[in-house]
Amino acid sequence: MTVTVTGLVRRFGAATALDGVSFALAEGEFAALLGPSGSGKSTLLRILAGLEGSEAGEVRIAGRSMAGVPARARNIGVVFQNYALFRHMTIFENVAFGLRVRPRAARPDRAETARRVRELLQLVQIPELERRYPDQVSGGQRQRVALARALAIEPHLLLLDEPFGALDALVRRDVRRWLRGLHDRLGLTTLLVTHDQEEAMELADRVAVMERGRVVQFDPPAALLAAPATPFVAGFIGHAARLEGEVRAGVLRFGSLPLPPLRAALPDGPATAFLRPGAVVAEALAEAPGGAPPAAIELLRVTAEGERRAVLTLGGVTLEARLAPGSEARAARGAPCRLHIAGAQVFGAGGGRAEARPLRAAPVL
Ligand SMILES: Nc1ncnc2c1ncn2[C@@H]1O[C@H](COP(=O)(O)OP(=O)(O)OP(=O)(O)O)[C@@H](O)[C@H]1O
Repeated sequence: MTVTVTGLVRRFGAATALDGVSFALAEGEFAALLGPSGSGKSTLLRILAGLEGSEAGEVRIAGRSMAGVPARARNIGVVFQNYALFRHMTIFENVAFGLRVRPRAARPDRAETARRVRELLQLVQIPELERRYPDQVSGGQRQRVALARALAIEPHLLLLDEPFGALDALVRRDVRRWLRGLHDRLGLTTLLVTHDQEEAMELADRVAVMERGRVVQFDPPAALLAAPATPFVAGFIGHAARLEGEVRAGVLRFGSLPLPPLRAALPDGPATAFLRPGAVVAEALAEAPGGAPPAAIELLRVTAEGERRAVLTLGGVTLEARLAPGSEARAARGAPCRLHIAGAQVFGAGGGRAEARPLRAAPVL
């Protein structure tokens, strides 16, 4: 089901929650909304679901304007974090509720309801839990019940607001893979709000980045990393460190910071560089090469993938670096190191963007 949003504006008193949001979802797409707290993600979802109105702009679903169409007539499956299950109802009754709220003409009879509920519980892989109550099942299972309830109306569009918020990391990974599979199997169009970048990048075909009530970039995850449209996106996505520098004759230098210069095709002037953790390499040295050490490892941390990373502070900015193979044995707290940069996203004062590269072919580290 296609979704087209044009110029959506929503104000709460003096605060502008949505400031002219426009974007379109293609049929069958899985998209994520990512943005800082208060950027308008939930408000946008609630307007799409028909739970809230807007001051200006238009929402079209499958080509049809949603102006004046109430929530229950939109045929949208909704799972919001605060849409808790009914605690006094069994899992079966919770899912059946999804069918009972359908418009009268589309409401199945008792036998058909029972058949559909069991089919949905099979679909979300918890058929054995139908007689239990919500607080007798795990958090992951509760999310599956909430999804089954949302899917009961046979929606083509699924709106999810932080649906995995309450789950621990491992269960979360499991449930989200399963959800992506379900989306593909049922041919749904899905829009997911999340705080978790990794989740958005793993699940979504495209990610819409929101900043202060606007969608500032809507691209596939790889494109967000490779070509962020604005400094905000560059800083927000991928945990990049932001450093100020100066471009002269196509070369970016970081003043007195112990970082190598980079080639950057930007006009002369101040520039802001964004360095991702994977793009900086720390080569631990046996001893500082004469005088003060160029940089020193503050601490070492191990990523979820088991990779050791060096953490340093340069000019008040915390930077994370991979360790150069061969120097790993020397890497320790306080060890001096030389820094290499594989590449960086750089924005010039005039708004231009360039991908900066090492001046010399860097040693392959
Ligand atoms: N009912 C409301 N009354 C007043 N202000 C509201 C209301 N709902 C949202 N806002 C404001 O609108 C802005 C956007 O809120 P929204 O909940 O959409 O952001 P969000 O991106 O979903 O945030 P979070 O990630 O924290 O959930 C915020 O400044 C918020 O304070």
